[in-house]
Amino acid sequence: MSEQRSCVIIGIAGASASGKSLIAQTIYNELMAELDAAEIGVISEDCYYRDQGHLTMEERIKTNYDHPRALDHELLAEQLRALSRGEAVDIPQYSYVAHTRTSETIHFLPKKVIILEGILLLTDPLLRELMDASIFMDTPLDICLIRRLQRDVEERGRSMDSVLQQYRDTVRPMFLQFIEPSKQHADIIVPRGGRNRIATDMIKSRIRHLLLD
Ligand SMILES: Nc1ncnc2c1ncn2[C@@H]1O[C@H](COP(=O)(O)OP(=O)(O)O)[C@@H](O)[C@H]1O
Ligand SMILES: O=c1ccn([C@@H]2O[C@H](COP(=O)(O)O)[C@@H](O)[C@H]2O)c(=O)[nH]1
Repeated sequence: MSEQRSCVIIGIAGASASGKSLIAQTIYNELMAELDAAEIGVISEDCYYRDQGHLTMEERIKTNYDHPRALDHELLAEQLRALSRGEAVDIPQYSYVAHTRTSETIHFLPKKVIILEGILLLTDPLLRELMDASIFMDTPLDICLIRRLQRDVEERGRSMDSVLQQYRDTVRPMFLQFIEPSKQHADIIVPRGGRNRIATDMIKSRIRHLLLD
């Protein structure tokens, strides 16, 4: 039997650079205008990459970041349950440059609406159980690769060669093995990426409806 929930949790999954953060941020910004700003928040699955402080940089670079074992989904599920019970949590912070957690955490207060976004969220039954609605961003992989290449070089301190090698070695194979099949668990499949206006409005309507339940 599932626990009683005091907040609405929406899960957004899909390939890396498929537009998960963009749509999550858009929904957040637009609903913030209706709800109190303190009543809605976004949590990224990336915060739950495992700490790799005990590994050398050479070893960290070899980690497969697109396999479910790279993420501490147990901690994520535990923190979501705590938030649902009305308790605050300390969310770990992750550095894509150092490939490990930072020493900081973010103190996150309970909200009425939590938008959760991340590549592997729908692969995990523990997490699916906690979601009130699930979304899969179905952006073509070639578009995702172009966007990831640009973003990782500009924002995540990466070289073009390292992004392309990682894409061939792990990102694409893990997408095909884990992420793409997890689409079957989504309630809504969003084509074309983070600027799909009709999909964004539908998700907002669903959230409003869930808030009235
Ligand atoms: N529909 C779109 N058109 C143009 N650029 C986009 C679109 N969706 C996302 N982007 C850009 O692509 C990059 C990856 O998007 P992001 O939302 O961060 O993906 P994800 O969170 O799925 O990894 C970002 O730089 C973002 O601004
Ligand atoms: O140290 C790291 C941690 C993660 N990654 C890559 O990040 C993406 C997931 O983040 P998105 O924001 O959804 O793109 C995943 O594909 C990992 O490969 C990394 O490169 N290094």
